[in-house]
Amino acid sequence: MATKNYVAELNEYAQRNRLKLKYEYLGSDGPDHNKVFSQKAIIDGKDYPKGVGKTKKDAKVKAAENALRCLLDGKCQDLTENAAEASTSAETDINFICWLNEYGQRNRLTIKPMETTRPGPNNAIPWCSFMVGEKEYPAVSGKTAREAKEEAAKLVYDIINGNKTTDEDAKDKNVGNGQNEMPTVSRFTSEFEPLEHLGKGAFGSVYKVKDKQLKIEYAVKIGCYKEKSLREVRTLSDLFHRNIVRYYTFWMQDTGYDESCGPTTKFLYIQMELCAKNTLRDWIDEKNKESVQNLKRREESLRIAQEIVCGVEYIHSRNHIHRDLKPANIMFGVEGEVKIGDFGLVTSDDDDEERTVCKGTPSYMAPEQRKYDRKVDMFALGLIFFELLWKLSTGSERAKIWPDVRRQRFPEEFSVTFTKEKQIINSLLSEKPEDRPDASAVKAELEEWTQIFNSHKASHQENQTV
Ligand SMILES: Nc1ncnc2c1ncn2[C@@H]1O[C@H](COP(=O)(O)OP(=O)(O)OP(=O)(O)O)[C@@H](O)[C@H]1O
Repeated sequence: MATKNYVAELNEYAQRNRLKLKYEYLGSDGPDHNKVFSQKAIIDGKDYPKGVGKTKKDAKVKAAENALRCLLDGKCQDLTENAAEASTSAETDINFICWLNEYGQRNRLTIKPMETTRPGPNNAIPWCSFMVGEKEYPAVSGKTAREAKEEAAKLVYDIINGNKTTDEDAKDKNVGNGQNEMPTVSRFTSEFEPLEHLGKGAFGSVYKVKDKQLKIEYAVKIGCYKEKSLREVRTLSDLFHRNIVRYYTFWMQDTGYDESCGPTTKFLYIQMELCAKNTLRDWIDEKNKESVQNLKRREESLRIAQEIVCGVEYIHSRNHIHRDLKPANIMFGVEGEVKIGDFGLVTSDDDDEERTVCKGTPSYMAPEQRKYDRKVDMFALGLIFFELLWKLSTGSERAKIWPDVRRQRFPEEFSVTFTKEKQIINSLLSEKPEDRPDASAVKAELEEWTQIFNSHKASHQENQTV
């Protein structure tokens, strides 16, 4: 039986009446073999009753149908009443996680589950707590991660609806495993052997560690938890690319490691891929110590620039802006491949409020940084590419040349030696962001130029050996 195309019908309705229509995915529920998905239509900022279905598509069709019923038949009341009835008649049927997500949407609060494990007598026990906006609710454990999450959401539901007070639940709870007191063992020291302090940034410290069971080395970044520090975690968990530092997991703890935060603050631990100790900053500094500009540096610079641009192209394709690209934030993996790191200033491409705030490292910052978009990363890329190629022997030489380069004025010898590279860098440093090429265009240009450069080099070497 053909189902009516409610999605198309609602689209037409919105277009005819000049209404802004979007759908919001509300999550899934149920065991893997019997999952249901929820979506809702939002028209001109107003939420319509959610649609539930066996697939995301079914849920969308149902959401469109519900919205049309509200708009055309005035049956919105019935739908909401039915939903309310269903939820009061069988509280056990409430999907507390969905409820909490909806609560967050209604009240414009971010809902973040914080899943972790704590060591138990025999094995690790899953725990979960929810951050609702700025407020953290107590953690709850369960037999499985899913159960811990559901119980944690239920606890938030009970507290918000006055069924339980925050006081009586102020202590983290164990569910389903019969333990009421858990020893506070640091997950960091119980799971990892700290090997080396790698460095300290604005957020906190980074340690080289070894997973005690897997015998694999990782980097763990530890800092004081702030709403903003989750930005880095959120972004990293959305990115999976050869040229971006790989993220594994994060957790919160009451205790730090060689660190201190405010008395009430928690610590955030981010487990990442371990990169080489030397950053691109060190690579450039080493090259600058060599006596002459050489062909090898140019060749390697082209490879590195290409890999950075690949990473940036991917970051932009996921609608993020890095905003703090600089050699110190670019690392190398085990095969020498480029790894872009430090996403502490990352922002979303459509977060206007966030993007109007002035952020970044001053000497790599684009002129229009007050109202900017992803092209700020392209400006920084232009400066990095210049620095990769051009030997700046001393700090004073750098201080003299840098402001000129930022204004597209290059040393004469640079323009003569690196004609093609200069053309690319020049476009990246355009004052107007709209004049700067995007990452895909630069990637294509660099690929083409590298091929020409390598074939010139090969024929040059052949002539020399004849
Ligand atoms: N995944 C990693 N592998 C190896 N070293 C790392 C890793 N992540 C960070 N580091 C090193 O740890 C140090 C601190 O890094 P972090 O990203 O916290 O700060 P930063 O980039 O130095 O400063 P800021 O965050 O203030 O810009 C740096 O020296 C960096 O090279």
